[in-house]
Amino acid sequence: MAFIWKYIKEDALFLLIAPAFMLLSVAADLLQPTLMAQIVDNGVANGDLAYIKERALLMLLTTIGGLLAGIISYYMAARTTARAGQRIRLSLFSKITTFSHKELDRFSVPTLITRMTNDVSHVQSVILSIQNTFLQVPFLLTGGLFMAIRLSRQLSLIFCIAIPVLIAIIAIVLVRAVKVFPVVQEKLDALNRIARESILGMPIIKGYLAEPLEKIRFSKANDDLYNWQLKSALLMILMSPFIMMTFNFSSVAILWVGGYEVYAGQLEVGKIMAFSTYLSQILMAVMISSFVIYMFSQAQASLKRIQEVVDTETSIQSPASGKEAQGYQIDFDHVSFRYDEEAAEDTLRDIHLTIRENERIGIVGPTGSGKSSLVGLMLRFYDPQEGTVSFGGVPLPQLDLVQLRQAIGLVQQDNTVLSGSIEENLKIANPQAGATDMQKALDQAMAQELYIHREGGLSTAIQQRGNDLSGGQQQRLSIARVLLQKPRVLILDDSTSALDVLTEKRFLDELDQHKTEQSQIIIAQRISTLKRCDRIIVMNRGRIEAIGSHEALLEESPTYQAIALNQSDREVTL
Ligand SMILES: Nc1ncnc2c1ncn2[C@@H]1O[C@H](COP(=O)(O)OP(=O)(O)OP(=O)(O)O)[C@@H](O)[C@H]1O
Repeated sequence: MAFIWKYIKEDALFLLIAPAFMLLSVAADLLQPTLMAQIVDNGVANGDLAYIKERALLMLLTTIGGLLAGIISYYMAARTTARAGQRIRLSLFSKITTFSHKELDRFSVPTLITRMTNDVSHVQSVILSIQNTFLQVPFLLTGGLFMAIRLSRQLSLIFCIAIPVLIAIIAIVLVRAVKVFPVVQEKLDALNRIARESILGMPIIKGYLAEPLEKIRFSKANDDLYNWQLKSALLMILMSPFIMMTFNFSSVAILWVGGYEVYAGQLEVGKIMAFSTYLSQILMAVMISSFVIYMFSQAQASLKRIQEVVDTETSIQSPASGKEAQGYQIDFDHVSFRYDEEAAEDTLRDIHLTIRENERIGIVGPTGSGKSSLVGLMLRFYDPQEGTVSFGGVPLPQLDLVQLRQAIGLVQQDNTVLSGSIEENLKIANPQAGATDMQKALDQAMAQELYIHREGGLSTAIQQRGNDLSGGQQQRLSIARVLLQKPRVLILDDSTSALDVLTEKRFLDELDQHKTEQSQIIIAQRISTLKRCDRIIVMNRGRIEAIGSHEALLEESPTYQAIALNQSDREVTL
């Protein structure tokens, strides 16, 4: 509750107004049976038409008053609930933006999305029903019991049995429900994960005619979710008939005992009618509370999942007062790294390396050999378990993260193009960039066609994930973006692979012009690209197998020889 309070305390005034009006609405409801009993017992029994009219008018006015109070109360509650949802989602999103790759790996994207949407909805339902209905319960219960006891003490003894029976039913169901709800949310995460993978990978799935297999994978997760949702719904479904049964038995008991009392002349018929209405109001209050408690245990699971994200501190923190980097040389001092602390093998093993300022370094190696992981450590996406990575002579944990990430520009393998315009995509790297800067960056990245001959120019819209651009266009747009950042160290992680050889050559010629003021690290498989590097690092199974120039490696490194040999018959002399 303390956690929810954080998100609703700003609406404290509305939190007071909503129950106040709800109290008025409940009072109107509670008055109705007594007015009705008075009409029957005093008005109808004595044939007093004026009395009946006066009471009926009072009933009408209390009904209208109750209705208006109810509407105001519901509006206030809905407003507070919507605001709470808005704040929780923002707080989750803000926290996620601080996460390092480690936390993103740990939670994974689908569960973060479920937590931001479905789990927040569960919490909102509870906030709404607490204000709207749950707070009615004490008023309805105490008010109903008070009015009922006033009508007949003897009949009220029925509540001594009915209420404990109802509480027992609700307790049994809730104990079970608390175990089921977290599993339902996990199953929903799993389904989201598969749906996301399948939809994003649809071109590949279609290409391999794998739709039936994907359908089976999706159906399995879908069935699993269905089974658990059914289990959770069954609990509620089972609870309702038992509550109704208790209600019906109580009604019969009232009519039976009440009938004897009327027969003995100790009770009027109108009072029995009123008592029955109070009984339904009291039992309704118990039912409402059971429903809200049921929802609460569901929301409890969601709340835990939300709180887990909000309370997670990122493992990569910028120091409070970071040291100033002296230049932009990068040093790896006997660095070993693994993604999973428990993993048997290191992803990178004993990396000892210096990348001097203005060097152009090529990195090559078999797939999965650790090339991307190596550059990921330079940007401090992760901290290594052993050894130190330094930038400008400062170990990365002592360096301001903003300074580090402004100084290093990375274009990754999977180009991240966002929906919006070309301009919006470019400005992510440099919000101050003008049209001329952007055009120049696009020209340098050989991506002129993205704005020239296009009606919208730089404002041309791009679809979600750059779906209306070819792979090569996406790569060049990503390269143009990083060029706008004007980084001291430019890292291209296999990001020229979708360019044709000629375009790549022209792009590398462009890069040559910055060689005096920028280090360039190029992960590539093409020998024609690697040849143009001052030194080439050959990675194999997480280790640096060899470092040297193209010519030296052709002499010394069997892995490099194999890569070169494999390409020699396809290589164009450029
Ligand atoms: N986020 C991650 N969590 C866990 N393991 C990872 C993660 N990223 C990469 N790995 C693993 O680390 C190893 C090295 O991966 P990395 O991407 O660095 O290789 P690479 O040489 O760049 O491969 P490729 O040429 O295919 O891109 C692989 O076994 C990979 O499965």
